[in-house]
Amino acid sequence: MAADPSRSAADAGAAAEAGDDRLLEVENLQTVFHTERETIRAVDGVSFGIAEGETLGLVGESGSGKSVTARSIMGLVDSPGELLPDSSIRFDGRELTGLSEKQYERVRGGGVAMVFQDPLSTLNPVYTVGNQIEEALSLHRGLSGMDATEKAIELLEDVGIPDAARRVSEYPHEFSGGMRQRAVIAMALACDPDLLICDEPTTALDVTIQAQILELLAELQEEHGLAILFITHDMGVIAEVCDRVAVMYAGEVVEQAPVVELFENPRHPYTRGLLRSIPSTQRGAERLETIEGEVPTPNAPATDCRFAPRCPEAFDACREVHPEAVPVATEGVDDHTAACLLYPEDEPREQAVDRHAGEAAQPHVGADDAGGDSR
Ligand SMILES: Nc1ncnc2c1ncn2[C@@H]1O[C@H](COP(=O)(O)OP(=O)(O)OP(=O)(O)O)[C@@H](O)[C@H]1O
Ligand code: NI
Repeated sequence: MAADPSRSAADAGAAAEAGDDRLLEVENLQTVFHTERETIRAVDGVSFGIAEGETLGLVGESGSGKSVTARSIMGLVDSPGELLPDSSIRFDGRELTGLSEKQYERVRGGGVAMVFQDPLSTLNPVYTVGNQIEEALSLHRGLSGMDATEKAIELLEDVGIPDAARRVSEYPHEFSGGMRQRAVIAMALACDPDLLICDEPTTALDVTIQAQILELLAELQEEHGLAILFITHDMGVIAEVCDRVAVMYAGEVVEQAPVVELFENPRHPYTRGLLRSIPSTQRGAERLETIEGEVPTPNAPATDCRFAPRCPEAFDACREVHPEAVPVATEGVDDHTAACLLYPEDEPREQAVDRHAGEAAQPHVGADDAGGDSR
């Protein structure tokens, strides 16, 4: 597909759908939490896809909605949270939204597994590591007795735990942090998943162990053909593990691109800010740049660019028009989009703004909105 920046966002969507080999397809995901005072729009219209065997990185500052996105896919949003009706999550061609808890359990035990930041939140302290893996094997593969134990040992070996035959009967507290996370990964593999969701799996670990776990994930991915959704706020980790990247800000995906393209040609001012804040050994002692300000917690549908208050390139329209994802590809790259009024770059600014505002050119500001709370 040629990269033609004059195409509309809708065309780009249709093109993406044409290559319909996506294992996971998230479309217009909206996950809200009802509190007494307000409705928090934690995930607000997020769309992305992951192909078989692919790693998609989901990156953004704290509070941008990464974990809620992951939990939504896993069917783990409980009240006061809910997915709004337009949301769609298709896995292996099957719509997951609206499944019963029982049906979802089967999805979690089969196709999709998740690894969290803190292995102790997954492991039960009163059972041996082996018991817990065997439990998963019994539930999801119908193995029991010696078969389950043997398989559990094999899985522990697969994830690089030395002396697995002995360690299978140890308790989680007898494992180091890195070994615990390996055990959790073994538990996830017990379900023989096609998609592994990793939510900051290495954030709590020291740098050496972190590198080992990332390496392990890459090996397992190759062996098992796993697709991975990798959540982190660390652009350095993104560079190491991902094929494609989606950048989240305040509940929205603001930029999406293949990883090399994103690093070489970041288009959204927020992505540029994140990239400037990567610690680099070359820059050593230099002060790390951070983006000033905080991620807002959205409580109403967006009528503006949520990043505008922190954006060095914001202009008047950014406070009045909600940006849509538009193609921003460079030559030879056809799946790079950014939701920013600066684009398409080759259009006169007014025309670009109109495009984001929609053909109907609704009055985004003025009398109608005077009473509304747009933030
Ligand atoms: N159970 C809940 N009730 C109310 N609000 C929630 C709930 N869970 C999450 N939120 C809100 O949703 C927003 C997104 O949270 P989320 O945990 O997805 O962020 P994140 O990008 O994963 O951040 P971090 O990098 O800190 O993990 C936050 O404003 C958070 O306060
Ligand atoms: Ni999180």
